[in-house]
Parts: sequence; C-alpha cells; structure tokens
Amino acid sequence: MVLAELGGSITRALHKMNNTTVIDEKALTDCLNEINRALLQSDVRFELIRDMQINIKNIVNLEQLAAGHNKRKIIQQAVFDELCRMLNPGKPSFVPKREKTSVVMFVGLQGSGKTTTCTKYAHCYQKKGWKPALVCADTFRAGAFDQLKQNATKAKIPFYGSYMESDPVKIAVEGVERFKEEDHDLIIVDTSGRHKQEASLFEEMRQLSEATKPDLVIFVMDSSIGQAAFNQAQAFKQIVAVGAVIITKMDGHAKGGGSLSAVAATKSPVIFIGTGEHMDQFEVFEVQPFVSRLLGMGDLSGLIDKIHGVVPMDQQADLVQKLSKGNFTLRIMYEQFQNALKMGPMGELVSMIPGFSSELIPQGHENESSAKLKHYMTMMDSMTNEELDSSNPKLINESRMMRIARGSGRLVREVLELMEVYKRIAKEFSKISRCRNPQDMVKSFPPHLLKQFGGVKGLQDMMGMFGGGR
Ligand SMILES: Nc1nc2c(ncn2[C@@H]2O[C@H](COP(=O)(O)OP(=O)(O)OP(=O)(O)O)[C@@H](O)[C@H]2O)c(=O)[nH]1
Repeated sequence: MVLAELGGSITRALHKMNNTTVIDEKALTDCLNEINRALLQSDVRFELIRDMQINIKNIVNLEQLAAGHNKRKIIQQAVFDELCRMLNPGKPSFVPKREKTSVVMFVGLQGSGKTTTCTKYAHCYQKKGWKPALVCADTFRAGAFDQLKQNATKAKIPFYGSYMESDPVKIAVEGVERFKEEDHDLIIVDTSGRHKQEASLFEEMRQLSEATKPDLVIFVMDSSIGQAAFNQAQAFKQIVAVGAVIITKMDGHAKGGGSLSAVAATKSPVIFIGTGEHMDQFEVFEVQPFVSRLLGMGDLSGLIDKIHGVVPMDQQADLVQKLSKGNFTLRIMYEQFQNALKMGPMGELVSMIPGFSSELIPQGHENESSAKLKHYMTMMDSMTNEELDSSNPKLINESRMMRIARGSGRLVREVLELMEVYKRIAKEFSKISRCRNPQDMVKSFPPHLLKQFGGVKGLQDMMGMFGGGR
C-alpha cells in the first residue's frame, strides 16, 4: 500500500467511526484494527504497530472519559500523535553550522539513490548561501565518479574523486583535507554501496568513518524496500554512527511505511525525502506536517516552502500574508491552483493544500487532476471580482452559479462541485489559522523565508498585523 493510500485508509477508518453513534470499546477496536491492517500493508513493522495500538488504548480510556468529552476527537488526536511519535526518535539530528566546516558522510545500499541525494543535499545548502563540496569515495561501482561529477558540474558544486586510486579511504581523506583547506563549510562524502548488506561494505564504511570523522552520517534508504528497512537500517547503525535518515523515491509507488521502521531502527530522524530524480525534488522532512498530509489534513508550511520556489519574489510576501490571515477567498484558491499547476507533480503538491487529501489526486491520475484544476480555474475566470474576493460562499447563489456555468462553458453541477471544494479548503484554512499560536507558526516557517520577513520578530509583527495566531 503506498503512503497516499495509507493516509486514505486511516482517514476512512476514523471517518467510519465518526458515523457510529456510540463510541464504545468495540468501535475503538474496530477502528484500530482497520488502521493496523493499513499500516501492515504499508510495510510498517509489526512491533511498531502493536506498540501504537497499546499506546492509543492507554490514552483513550473510554471508561474514564466523562460524558461530554469528544471521544472521536480524542481518538483522532491519539492516532495523529502516535504516528508522529513513530516518526520522531526523540532527538534532533546534527545540523551543520556555518562557523565550523562540517563533514557529512552518506551511506546506503547500491541504487538507494545515495549519489543523487548527495548532490541534492549539497544543492539545497548551496541555495542558502553555503559553500558545499562533494567527495566521491565510491571506488566499487564503475561509473560512480562520473555520475557524481556530472551531477556536481550541473549544480556547480566543486567535487573530488579519482579514476586511478582504488582505495576509497585515501580518496576520502584527501578530498576532505583539500576542501577544508579551500574553506568549504560543508563537505559531503559519497560512499559506495553493494547490492546487499555485505561484510566488505560494512568494513569499508567503518574505515571511512574512522578516517574522515564525519559530524553526521546519513543513511539513505529507498522507500520501496518495505519490511527489509528495519534490518537494513539497523545493520548500518551497528557499524557507523548513523545520525539521520533520508528516504528516496517517495514519488514512486513505494510502500513508504518502511521509513517508519528505519527511524525506529536507527533512532535517528528522517531529515529529507527525495521526491524525484531532479535536483529540486527534495523536501525537508518534518514529522507533523508529513502526518497531516498523510491524513489529508494539509501542510501549510510545506506549501509555503514550495511557494518560495515558484512564486515571483515580489508576490511571495503577499501570498504568505493572505495564507496566514486565514481569510480564504476564491481568489486565493485560484492563485493556489495556478501555482500548483506551475509547481509540477500534482499529487505531491495538492496534498499540501489543507482540505485536499492526496486521494483527490491519485497517483497515476495526475493529468486528469491537472485538467480538473484547469476546469475549476476556467469557472473562476467567469466570476466577478465581488465573488472572487468574498469569503462567503452563500453569495454564489443558484442564479450566479448558472451564469458562471454558462460563461465558462461548464455544467452547473461542476460549479457546485467547485464550491464544495472551496468550502472544504476554506474550512481547513480557518481551522489552521485559528489554532496556530505565533510560536507554532514561526516554527513551521522555512528558515530562508523567515529571513525574508526579518526573522522571528518580523514574522510575529506581520502576524500581529493580520491577526494571526488567534
Ligand atoms: N524517482 C526517483 N528516483 C530517484 C530518487 N533518488 C534517486 N533516484 C534514482 O535512483 C537511481 C539510483 O540512484 P543513485 O544515486 O545512482 O544510487 P546510489 O545509491 O548512489 O547507487 P550506488 O552508487 O551504486 O551505490 C538513479 O536512477 C536516480 O536518478 C528519487 O527521489 N526519486
């Protein structure tokens, strides 16, 4: 079961319970069993699921909950918290600091996406003004150096490697020394992989780690490896001090549940996910927004991060202000659809819009989904300014709907559907803007964007102005 489907199944299990009139032990057990089945099918490790069920049952003590408690809400919250807990090892990973050169070593099996991910990681820091450099210590796979060289050249990142030298430790040490002398602040060492966990690979990793003394070892894992994830991650952790995990190929039809197991095995957080072969298809991973997206609750911070990438600089502040204001009009939705279409992979993106579960854009149906968004936008093109700028959906009454349908060449039924989508998204936005306090909002802002607003203070001032964090 792929992650989008997992989110859908869990949400359905919770909704089903919503329709049950009495929430008793049986209803709770049925709901949890359904969630467990979905998690198992997504390759989440059995032990993790069992612990999750026990924890939820402990938290949601139906007998002790006095009448008047909203049991459904408590159960939903417990499921959300437990999924977050599974992904949260309890300690943050090492974060490179500008003042001192950091050495980061990448490990993982062959084909996990290590080399690609090294460059994505370097590129990500480079965009923030860092001076990263790449060292290719993979002498096992013919062509590994060429691949790194090609990627690094494309991203204009200095690299070091050798066609002649067969000792990966020697190359790594020379590369790290060279880049330290050249004042690079982030040195990334790409290591070799093997098709399977082998003693020779682990010995090489151990020697490389001893010789280069990395500040951080990142374990790169292909999201499609399923139940093997736990053992694989644990095997690496036993040899080198894995401090963070990056899950790749989250764009594919992978059973992403293995990522939960990797966190449990390495007791290290997932820090990024790879969502495609291209350099920019790389996202900072944050537990709560990820689980929100999984459960179709939307991820405003991820969306804002994406906005940074595509919306012209002079329009960014405006859009972020509108989002944080929580006054969600059809015009804002129109602009979001417009950006979503520009931003590419629909499933990935639309799932970030609150109220839009990833089920709405099923994998493999991205084209149909883009077409749908375009139809919605055509209908909105036939709206008046008054309609677009109002946040009162009742304004669009039957006769207005008929006019919009006529003007856009679409059916009245489709205008109705558009209004339903709008109402749902607007509801989610208002929930988020109501419940976020300024601290939470600040935390969820990507650092580069925060800087643009003049840091924490600037953002808080702005939010104060717009009534954010009520
Ligand atoms: N779709 C998708 N493909 C990816 C992603 N990350 C890497 N790939 C592809 O996965 C394949 C293997 O990636 P590499 O970077 O060569 O893997 P590696 O782990 O360095 O392999 P070795 O050097 O042999 O150990 C390449 O075709 C990459 O383009 C991702 O996030 N999504």
